[in-house]
Amino acid sequence: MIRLDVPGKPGATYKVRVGALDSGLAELDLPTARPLACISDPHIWDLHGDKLAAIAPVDTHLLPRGEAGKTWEHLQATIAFLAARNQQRDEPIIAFGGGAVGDLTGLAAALYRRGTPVIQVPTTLLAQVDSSVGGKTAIDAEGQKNLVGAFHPPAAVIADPALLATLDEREVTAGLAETVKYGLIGDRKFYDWLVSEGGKSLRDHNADAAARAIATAVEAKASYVRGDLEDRTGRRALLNLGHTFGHAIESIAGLGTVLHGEAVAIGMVLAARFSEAQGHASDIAEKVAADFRAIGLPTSLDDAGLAGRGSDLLDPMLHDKKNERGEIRLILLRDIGDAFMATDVAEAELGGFLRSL
Ligand SMILES: NC(=O)c1ccc[n+]([C@@H]2O[C@H](COP(=O)([O-])OP(=O)(O)OC[C@H]3O[C@@H](n4cnc5c(N)ncnc54)[C@H](O)[C@@H]3O)[C@@H](O)[C@H]2O)c1
Ligand SMILES: O=C(O)C(=O)C[C@@H](O)[C@H](O)[C@H](O)COP(=O)(O)O
Ligand SMILES: [Zn+2]
Repeated sequence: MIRLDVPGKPGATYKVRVGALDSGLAELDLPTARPLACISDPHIWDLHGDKLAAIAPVDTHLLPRGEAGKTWEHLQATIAFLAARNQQRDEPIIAFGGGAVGDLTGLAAALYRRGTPVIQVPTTLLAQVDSSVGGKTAIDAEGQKNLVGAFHPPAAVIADPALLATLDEREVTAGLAETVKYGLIGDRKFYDWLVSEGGKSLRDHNADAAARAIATAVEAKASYVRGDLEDRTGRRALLNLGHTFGHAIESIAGLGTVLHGEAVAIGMVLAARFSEAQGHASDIAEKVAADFRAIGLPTSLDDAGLAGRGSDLLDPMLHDKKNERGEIRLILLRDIGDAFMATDVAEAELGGFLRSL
């Protein structure tokens, strides 16, 4: 079992445990008076629900799979489920699934009775390396990714790499993108490992490689979140590398069509290319694209079925949450392992770059 304590609400930390589900849950002081509320999706519940139910009795509400669950309608249905069982304010809700289940459940938990604990039990690589930790919760609205949300750190995170054995290749790819993001932002050694042997091991469902990747990513995420839980100072914003382009890709394709991780992979390559175009970096974009291709990640709009649609990205990019006072802000790279926030990016230059794609 890998044990990490991650900064949560001011002055508090929560447990992140990477290891067997039963041992991880045994480290939490779960109430036993009645079954716990659990939010999941039908696929993950069919595959692994019995394992959770054998450890902790649960009363489960199912969301549709993937991005389709991150809507007002399902937020309302989830809150109706909690209200109907008279969920108490101190009773934890279990989010059992990928990032979509985690984001929706986290938001429902933040709102229900003004805040109730959520235990994240992530079941995808993406959710284990990234979304279950850090307390960002959201639904999509008005066609925009994560438009409505709250910061609500989990009460605990239990990530069991054994659950990843049933993930299909496309979902592993999406998770690999958010994993390699940590290397590109600030850890060259992790990047080199992932694009050489690590990425292939993760694709082969190697549990030791998964545990190493999850622990490294979670430690890195904790270091960006520490002191900037609500994404205000620019430190945490580095975790958004590839996301301004990526969220725009998800939006123009139709939310749920291109997976978040796929869009972020392409977004990171575009961020590397734009970093060069802006004179911040040299000779990284082709290397990043080649490294990504070698581990099966998409690298271009063409790969997402969006060839020739570069200019369409500008409008959604102008709606990104990082933009302030009318200024466009992007996470760019000086080098592999050296990300920074570029402020006051000229719209005309960004537009020209997008048109050239
Ligand atoms: N809050 C954050 O910090 C944060 C970070 C990154 C991503 N996100 C969000 O997370 C979402 C993407 O998450 P995701 O990639 O986990 O996708 P997802 O939650 O949509 O799940 C992907 C699919 O995998 C299936 N699945 C889940 N676990 C499985 C398993 N063990 N075996 C087989 N199939 C399984 C699900 O049924 C689903 O169809 C996006 O909405 C993204 O915006 C949030
Ligand atoms: O935790 C963070 O901070 C991140 O930016 C992690 C991202 O991987 C994640 O996709 C996040 O939900 C994006 O947030 P947003 O603020 O751009 O909606
Ligand atoms: Zn992301």
